[in-house]
Amino acid sequence: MLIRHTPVLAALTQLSCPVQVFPHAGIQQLTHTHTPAASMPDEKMDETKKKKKKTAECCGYPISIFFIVVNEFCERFSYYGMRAVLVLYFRYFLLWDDDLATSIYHAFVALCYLTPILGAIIADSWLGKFKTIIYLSIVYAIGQVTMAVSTIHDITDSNRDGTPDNFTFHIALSMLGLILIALGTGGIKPCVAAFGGDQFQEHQSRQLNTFFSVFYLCINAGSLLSTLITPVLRAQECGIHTQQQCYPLAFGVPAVLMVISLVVFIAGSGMYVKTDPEGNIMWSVCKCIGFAIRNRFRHRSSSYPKREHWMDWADEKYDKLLIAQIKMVLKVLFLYIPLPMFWTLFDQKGSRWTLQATTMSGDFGGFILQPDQMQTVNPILILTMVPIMDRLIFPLIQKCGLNFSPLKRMTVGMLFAATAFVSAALVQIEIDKTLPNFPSSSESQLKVVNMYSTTLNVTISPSEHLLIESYGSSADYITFDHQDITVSLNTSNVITKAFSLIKGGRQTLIIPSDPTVMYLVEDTKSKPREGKNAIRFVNGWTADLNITNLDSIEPSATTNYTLVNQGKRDFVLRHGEQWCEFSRKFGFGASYTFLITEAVFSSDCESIVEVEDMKPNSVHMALQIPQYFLITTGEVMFSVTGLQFSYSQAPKNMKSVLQAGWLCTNAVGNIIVLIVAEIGKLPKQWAEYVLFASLLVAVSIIFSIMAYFYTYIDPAEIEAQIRKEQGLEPEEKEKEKETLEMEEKDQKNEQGVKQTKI
Ligand SMILES: CC(C)C[C@H](NC(=O)[C@@H](N)Cc1ccccc1)C(=O)O
Repeated sequence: MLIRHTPVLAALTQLSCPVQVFPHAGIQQLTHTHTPAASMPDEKMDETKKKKKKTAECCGYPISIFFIVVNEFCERFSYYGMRAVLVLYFRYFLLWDDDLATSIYHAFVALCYLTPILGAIIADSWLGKFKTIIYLSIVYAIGQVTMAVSTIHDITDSNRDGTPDNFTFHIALSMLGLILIALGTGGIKPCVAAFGGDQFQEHQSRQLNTFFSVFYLCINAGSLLSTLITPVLRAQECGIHTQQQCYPLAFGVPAVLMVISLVVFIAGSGMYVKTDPEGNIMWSVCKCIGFAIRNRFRHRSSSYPKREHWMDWADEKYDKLLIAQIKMVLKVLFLYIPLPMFWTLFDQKGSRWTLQATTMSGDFGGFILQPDQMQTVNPILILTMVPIMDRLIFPLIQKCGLNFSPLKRMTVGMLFAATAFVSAALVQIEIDKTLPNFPSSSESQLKVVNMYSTTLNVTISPSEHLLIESYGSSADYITFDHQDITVSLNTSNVITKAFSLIKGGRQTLIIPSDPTVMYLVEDTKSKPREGKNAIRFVNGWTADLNITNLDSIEPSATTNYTLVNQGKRDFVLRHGEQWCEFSRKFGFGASYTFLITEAVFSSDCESIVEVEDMKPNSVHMALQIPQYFLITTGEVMFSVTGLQFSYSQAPKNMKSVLQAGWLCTNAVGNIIVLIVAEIGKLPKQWAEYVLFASLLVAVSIIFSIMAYFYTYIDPAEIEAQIRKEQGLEPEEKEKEKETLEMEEKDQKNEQGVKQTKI
């Protein structure tokens, strides 16, 4: 047997399924070596022999794909694990604001889906898929390690206060890490899927389709586990001098997984079918297209007979086979034009839908779901739906005699994504009913809190009259369409004071025990982020107070808002020897002002009064499940099918290029999200969802028309046909001849070795 018996293969051969070796499978990687082996110089022959491999099979599948799917699992764990904590790292380690953090995050994601072009060019034109995956995986692993190192705050924390002293160092290192990661993850992405496809032979087309589904399952299993695990690692505390959130662990584990991914891929190297690159194919493609355009222009006069396709104008100079291959690729790339719109909607799961979840309640009884954890519903659904679709739905549709072709599936996938956004809009309408009535940009809102010892008559010019009891507040915010107000209090003598309110803001007027010093504080005018609760205290006690996790608070003063998570929270209030514990259970997304009374210690904190500035979220996060279900159904139909389609419709030497083109549609989709987020602000969120849904419906109609005119091809058959027309030997024959010759040479060599041993 010619196959090398690695320990892993030996283990695999112990499996219950029969392992077969197909000698003819090695033919594939000789596809592009047109020089007959017999006429090759010895050196070249050895080189080719090294690449020649015969495929071992298990249950009809090449064993080599085991290494490829495990590699993909680890790589996706690494990528999504790092991505899960990236925004938090920007926000709370590098201390960037929300806008900068989200912009850099989306720019990074877009870069990750642009670099596949580079990877595909390197693979198809220069190194071949195998070497490209190895080299770029090394770059990727270095990037992950660089990123993990950049998160060690102790490196620059010379004063040991827990925060880095040299932010430039951390920013530079993390940006370098991210660039390397984007280069690595994007570069290998089109190669791994296409390399997996290359392992299959012609008689394994059914297994090839299953492979793409299993490949997709591995992506989602890896991403699911990592998005659950890395946030937990981040929440740990670690450090050399001071204990901080453990970003090095949260980024370090993905780095380790990337190294494992590389090791697994290399472990399988003895078993892969490796197709050689055909020289600089991309350069030839560009030159050929350029020539066709120039030649067409030169012959623009109507006296020249028309040609069937504009690429046929390259006929004079370029090989028919190359022209045919370019036509195949261009046809598919043209079909890709409307596809970014799907990703524009799809990628809003991580942004708009997560923000929507922050205005909802995640209390599922037995467990609490954080808004950003809602995203894990997507990989969970993928893991259940891909097998159901593959084994049940698609075969059932086929049995009903319906022709559910790949392009039809993709169109239906788009329509599912559009309905997901309609569902999101309906949920948004429900949420909007429960949201506070925030001021418009020209309005101002005011609430009044009375910390005075008796009930007060408050007049706000010109026409608001309020009666507020001691340690009470006005029922709700009063909205003004002007900013200048005068407040009069009817105490033993009338106290009058003028204020200027913030345009578009919400404020509270605090009337302390000495009403003459009444003052305004600014309130939150949006739901607290991440479903947290914003709380603050007003000190009605006669002296300074210490409250756990808050600064000391002077008499009559108000603390800034502090964000607290959902659940029961305890606060210890202390003044000298006196103390009491204040406990409160919080929901999601509320805001409170707690009024500390004079009787705080004598009542054991029981007298603290709660003023609800913003109601907790009442619409349940479970209502988002239908939209997740719809978008994931859309993803299975669109994305898994698109992956298979891009592979099957590409000529052999341009498979990675088409995979990259497919991934590029995702990059463009992400860029559209970035642009829309910056410029297209509709006043109502639900209207934006409906707009996106309508756009996708329009795009899917255009796509279905384009798909109607698309004829599915078998690139291998077309290539064989052209070879025949050109009088070239059919590829298979040529390859078989080469294989036989090499096997003969192998045998001779083996005999030679035996004789030498004897
Ligand atoms: C969509 C990508 C181009 C393809 C694929 N992504 C997925 O399969 C997503 N379902 C994974 C995911 C996981 C967690 C949260 C959101 C999405 C990929 O990454 O290759």
